[in-house]
Amino acid sequence: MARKKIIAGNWKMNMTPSEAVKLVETLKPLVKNDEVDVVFCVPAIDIVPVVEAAKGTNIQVGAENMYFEEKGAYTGEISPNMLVDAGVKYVVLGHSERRGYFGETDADINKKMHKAFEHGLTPIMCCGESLEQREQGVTMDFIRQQVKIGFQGLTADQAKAAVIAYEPIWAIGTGKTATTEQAQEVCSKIRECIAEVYDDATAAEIRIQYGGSVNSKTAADLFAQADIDGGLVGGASLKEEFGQIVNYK
Ligand SMILES: O=C(CO)COP(=O)(O)O
Repeated sequence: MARKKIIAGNWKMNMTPSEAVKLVETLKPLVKNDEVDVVFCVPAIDIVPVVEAAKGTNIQVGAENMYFEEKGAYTGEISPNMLVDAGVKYVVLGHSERRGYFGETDADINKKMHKAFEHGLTPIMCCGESLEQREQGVTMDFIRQQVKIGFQGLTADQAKAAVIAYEPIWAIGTGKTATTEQAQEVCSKIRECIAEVYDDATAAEIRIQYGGSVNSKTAADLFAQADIDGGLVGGASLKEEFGQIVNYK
């Protein structure tokens, strides 16, 4: 069975609630494409207005992060059940910016993966190497570790439903997209890693995105690769260009 592509915008820390509603209104007619899953991952404060603005469209809403507890004295955090109650379907976990600036570890991300599934959210788990790691030739050692720890204890059925985003850190926000060959190579090895941890059937079902300076010019080639099932798009998801990316064919 062919995997359905999933094209998600990661707005990062952009868009006030009123700007967010305007952006959804602008993009609504442009991102129509029932052949792919279209997801807008938005700042927590934008979730409620974006869910409302996206009603009746094909746009699904995601969060950019969450905590691994349901409630309690965790000032400033957002819980999985809060996301679900607000209408969220997806949650980005372990983005390199969260790992790098906010000290998230593979173990934290693993706890969040479990919590996401417990609450019926689909995690989009990010992984990816730094330029230094690529130059040292340790890209796959590093990513395999991120994937293995991130997925520890998840069942094959959960793994099948998860999404992995391969985002080389050196390609994020730099305008330097990985070549289609580089992106395909790592995505295929991530799939092999899932096959080792689980089995071939799980590896064949899990969706793996590429992220890092994806734009309307690079999307078609990237998404045509055998192991690339869509993209996680930063900067270009804040513009009308996102419509062209969603309709990349
Ligand atoms: O980090 C990213 C998506 O999560 C990629 O960001 P850019 O598309 O802006 O490079």
